Amino acid sequence: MTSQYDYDVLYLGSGHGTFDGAMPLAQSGAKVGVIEADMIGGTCPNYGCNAKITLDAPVELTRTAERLSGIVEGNLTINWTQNEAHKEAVIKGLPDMIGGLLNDSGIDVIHGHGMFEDNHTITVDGRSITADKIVISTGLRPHRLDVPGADLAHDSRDFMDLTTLPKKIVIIGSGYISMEFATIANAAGADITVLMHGERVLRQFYAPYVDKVVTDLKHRGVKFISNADVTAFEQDGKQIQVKYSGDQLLTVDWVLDASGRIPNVDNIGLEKIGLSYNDSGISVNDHLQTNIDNIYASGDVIDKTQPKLTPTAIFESTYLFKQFSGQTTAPIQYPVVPSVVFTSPRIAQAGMLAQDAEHNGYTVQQTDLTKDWYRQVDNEAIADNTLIFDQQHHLIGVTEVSEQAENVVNSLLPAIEFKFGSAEIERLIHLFPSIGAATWAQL
Ligand SMILES: Cc1cc2nc3c(=O)[nH]c(=O)nc-3n(C[C@H](O)[C@H](O)[C@H](O)COP(=O)(O)OP(=O)(O)OC[C@H]3O[C@@H](n4cnc5c(N)ncnc54)[C@H](O)[C@@H]3O)c2cc1C
Ligand SMILES: NC(=O)c1ccc[n+]([C@@H]2O[C@H](COP(=O)([O-])OP(=O)(O)OC[C@H]3O[C@@H](n4cnc5c(N)ncnc54)[C@H](O)[C@@H]3O)[C@@H](O)[C@H]2O)c1
Repeated sequence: MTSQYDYDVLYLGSGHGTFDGAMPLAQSGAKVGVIEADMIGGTCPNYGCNAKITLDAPVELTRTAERLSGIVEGNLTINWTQNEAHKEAVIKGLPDMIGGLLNDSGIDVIHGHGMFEDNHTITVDGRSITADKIVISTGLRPHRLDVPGADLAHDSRDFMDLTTLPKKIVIIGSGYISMEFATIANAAGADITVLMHGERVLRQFYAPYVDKVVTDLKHRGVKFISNADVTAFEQDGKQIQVKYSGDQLLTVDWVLDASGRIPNVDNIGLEKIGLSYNDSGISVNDHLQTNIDNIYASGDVIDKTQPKLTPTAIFESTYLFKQFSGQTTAPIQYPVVPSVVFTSPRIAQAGMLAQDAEHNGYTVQQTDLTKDWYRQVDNEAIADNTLIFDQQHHLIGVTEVSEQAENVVNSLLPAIEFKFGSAEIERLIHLFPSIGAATWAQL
């Protein structure tokens, strides 16, 4: 690489779109810098996946106890303040840990907001830093409703920092964050109303399975109002009035605006250098290269069809490492990318979606898993899956709603990605009894 610049590769943002690839790149001898305006490690460890799944752990426990009620005696409740404190304890060391790994790899971490000066220069607090190649991995930030009183609403990060759980919460939107946080807050005792933008909850997931989760949440007291067009928020003493759909009014203690997340493409000087982007993010070619030759993008900030998730960001930053270190010149080839919504039960999917299969002449195998003895061990009440096979009986898609849907889908990924036939499947011995054994017996 070159010595004309301060760095061979400079990353803007320090999330998974950066660090999983930046570390091996630095270890391979490249001079690497990482600029971060906020917390090292970005969204996932600090105010995304890791924080959320920690808050969810007691929800799972209470659900299991509920299913085994009569065998497990006593009424389990979630102490929110302790739950939040536990989440803090579990994740608070992550930025230092990731920062330490970056430093140990020989990477310079530069704190501050980065802005492009020219194609090879980023300015941080008046200091110009130059690089041969630059990777933009600035991620997403919460979309905020543009209505009067919008400042009275909060985002997912604020929710995860609540030390006391408000009694009455309204959640705007019905996507991933809305459903996961409705599940957690409802289980911890809050009164939840979901104001839906349209008619559908979790549009990316198979509607019949989503309906099962929504019906269950309704039984637990969560209210869903469809086609609720929020027009304003107003302070009403200690409470907030939410105006929607003309003259409809809701009075609540706390508002979670979960109306989506938007790419961090503004205020970083992209216009100045003529770098192409749109409302969905930065446009890249099949080498993750932008319209400016030496500038690449990675992670959620990319305008892409793949789900904007941590494993995708890891795959992209690792691909860029291989490209920059000369290990590959090939275009990026995404493997099957699974996704899961951590409701209780979960909905997970990978490969061909159940909603797309019927139109394509594939074999669609739908199973009511509540009839499976293994799922009866802890009285699973909602457990279904759809397996999709091609003409050669290779598994090409799976969608499942169940308590262990994420583990089922994880377990089946090799079968989909490597097109396992009966010869490979028969060679596998699974631990018994286990979800893997129960799952693979379905193939
Ligand atoms: C509440 C929530 C829960 C989630 N749960 C899951 C989950 O369970 N599973 C999953 O796979 N995914 C989940 N995600 C998504 C996951 O967090 C993202 O896909 C992942 O973090 C993307 O990584 P990234 O590096 O592209 O972006 P980020 O992690 O967002 O990192 C971008 C970084 O860039 C920094 N930055 C931005 N602009 C600048 C600038 N100008 N100068 C310097 N730094 C800058 C930001 O401060 C940030 O640290 C969740 C997201 C949220 C919000
Ligand atoms: N389990 C996971 O992997 C996980 C969990 C949380 C978040 N995430 C990531 O974070 C991203 C963002 O999650 P999210 O829930 O914010 O987004 P989302 O896209 O899943 O949901 C946004 C919701 O807001 C609604 N909406 C859009 N515009 C609106 C408006 N003007 N008024 C009211 N509602 C409106 C949409 O109809 C939708 O229901 C996800 O796409 C995903 O990439 C992943």
